Amino acid sequence: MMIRVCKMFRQGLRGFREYQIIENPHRRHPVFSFWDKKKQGRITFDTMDFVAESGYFPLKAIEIAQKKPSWRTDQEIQILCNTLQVIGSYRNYSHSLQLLLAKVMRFERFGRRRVIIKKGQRSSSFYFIYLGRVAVTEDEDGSSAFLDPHPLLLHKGDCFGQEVSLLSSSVRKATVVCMEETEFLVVDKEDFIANKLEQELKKNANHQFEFFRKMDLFQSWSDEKVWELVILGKKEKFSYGQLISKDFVNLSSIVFICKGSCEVLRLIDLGASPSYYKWIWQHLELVYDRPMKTRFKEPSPVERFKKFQIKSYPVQDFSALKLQHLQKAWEQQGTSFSRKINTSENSLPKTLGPKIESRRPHTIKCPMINTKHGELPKEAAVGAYMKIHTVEEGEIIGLHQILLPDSEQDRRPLILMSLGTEVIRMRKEKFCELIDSEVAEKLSKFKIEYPSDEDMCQKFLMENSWNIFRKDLVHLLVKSRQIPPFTPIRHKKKGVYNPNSLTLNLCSFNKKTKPHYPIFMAPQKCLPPLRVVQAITAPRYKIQELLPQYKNAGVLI
Ligand SMILES: Nc1ncnc2c1ncn2[C@@H]1O[C@@H]2COP(=O)(O)O[C@H]2[C@H]1O
Repeated sequence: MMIRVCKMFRQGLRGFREYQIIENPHRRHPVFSFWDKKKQGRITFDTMDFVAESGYFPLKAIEIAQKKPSWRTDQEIQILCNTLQVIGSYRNYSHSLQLLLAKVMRFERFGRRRVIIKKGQRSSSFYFIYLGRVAVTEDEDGSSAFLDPHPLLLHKGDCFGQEVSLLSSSVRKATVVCMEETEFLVVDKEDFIANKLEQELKKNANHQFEFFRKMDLFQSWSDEKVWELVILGKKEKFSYGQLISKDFVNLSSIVFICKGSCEVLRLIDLGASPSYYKWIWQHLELVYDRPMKTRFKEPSPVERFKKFQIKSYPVQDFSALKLQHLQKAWEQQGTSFSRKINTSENSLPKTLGPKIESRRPHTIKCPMINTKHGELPKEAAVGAYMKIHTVEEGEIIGLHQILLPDSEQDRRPLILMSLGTEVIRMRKEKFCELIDSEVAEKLSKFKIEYPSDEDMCQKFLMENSWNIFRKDLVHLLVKSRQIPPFTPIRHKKKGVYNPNSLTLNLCSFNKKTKPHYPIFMAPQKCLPPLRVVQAITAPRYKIQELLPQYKNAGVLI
C-alpha cells in the first residue's frame, strides 16, 4: 500500500523541478527530498522509515527505539511519534506528552507464554501493545490464560501497567502474559522520572481535576474526593465519525465529554414497526396494484399530489389501505413465501412518473417474511441508523438510569459516535462507590427518556418523504442548469463504496438482476442480520403536477 502511495506521489511530483528524487539503484525504496526555502533546509521523506513486514513495527522505528533517550534527535522522536499514532492509547495523550514518551520508550518483542508482568511485584514499567495479544490473569504464572476459554485479553493499541503506578511505588495487581508473538513499546520508571514525564502527566491530571471541579454535579465534594474521580478516569480522544461505543447502555462504564461533542444513535428494525409496514404496502400498491376505478374518477393533479404527499406521512390513518391489502392477502393465502401481484398497463394511471409508465404488464414475485403486522417483502425488511440526540461538552453519558432498578431500565442498545471529542471514561461500579446522598439527589433529576423505536421509525419515514420531495423539486428547478457540457467517463471500481447500496428501491423488488455492489448489514449482536439503509426510494407522481408552470425541468413557461 505504502509503495503504491509512494509511486503515485512520485508520479505527481515529476512536474516539480525543485523536487529531487534520490533513487539509489541498490535500494528498492526511493527517498523524496526538496529544499524548504522557509526553513533553509532539505526536507526528506524516506520511504524506508515506514517499511515493515506487514503489521510489524517498522525497522527504522525499531532502530530509534533501541537508542538511549539522550541520543535520539528531535527528528527521530517525531518519526517515532508519527509511527505510534496507530496505538489508540498513545494517541490519547496530549501532543507534548506523546513526544516525551517517544523520547523514552524502548521496543520489545516476546513470544507466546512469556510473562510480562507478575502479580505482586513492584511496578517498574508500563507498556503499549503494537502487535499481538496479551491476557490479564489473577494467578502468578499466567497459565490460567491458556486454560480459560474466555481470558481477559488486551490487543494492539491497548496499554497496561498504569503510568500513575510509576509515580507511587505500587505493586502489580495482576499478571500479564503473551498469548502470541507480541510487540511492545515500554516506558521504564527511571527514564520516566529522568525526563520529567510525571510533570506533564500532573499537568494533564490538573486539567481533568479542573473539569470535574467545575461540574455542578460535584459541587458539594471536597477537592480530595474530586481527585479520587481523576484517578478513576481514563482520558480518550476520538476523531470525527469514530465509534466510541457500540452499546453504551449495556456497558459497564460512564463517559464524561470534556471537549467537542458526540451523537447518540440507534439502529432500528424498520420491519418491526406498524407505520413502516403500512407505508411499504401503500407504496407497493401504488406501483403494482392500483385499482381500475381510479382511472375514471381522477381528482385534479394538484389535489392528488397533495393527497399523496400527506398520505406519505405515516402519522396518518391508513386503516382503509391496510384493510384493502389484508383482504387481498387473505384471498391469496397458501402462498406465504411468494406472491404474485398482476397489473396490466391499462390499470396504471397515465399521470404516474416515467419509471412507472415504462413498466411492462408485470408480475411482482418476491419472497415474503412474516412480521408482527403481516407479510412484508423480504427485501423491504431493512434497518436504519437514527440519530437520537447530540451530547455536548460537560455532559455525561451512561448516568441517566444509574439509580433505577433493573426492571425499570430501558436496555435498548444505543451507539455513541464521536463528532470529534475528548472523553474521560470510568468504570460505573467504581463511580457508584463515590456517590453520596447529595449527588444521588441530583442524579435522580437526571432522567432522559429516549424515544420509542416506533416514534423513530415514523421520524425516519417523514424525513424520507421530505428528502424524496426535496430531491424531485431540486431536480426540476435546478439540475438541468447544472449539467456540465461534457461529463468525463468515470470507470467504476469494484468494491468501492456505492451510494446505491444505502438506498432501498421499492421499484426493483421483482427485478431478477440483483445489485452487484456490497450491501451493509446490521451487526449481528444488535439486530438479526438486516440490510442497513439510509433512504427508501418510493414510486411517486411527477412533481410537475404541483408546479404545472414548469413543464420541463428548469424551464418556466
Ligand atoms: N480488568 C482489567 N482490564 C484491563 N487491564 C487490566 C485489568 N486488570 C489489570 N489490568 C492491567 O494489568 C496490569 C497489571 O499490573 P498493574 O497493576 O501495574 O496494572 C494493571 C493493568 O494495567
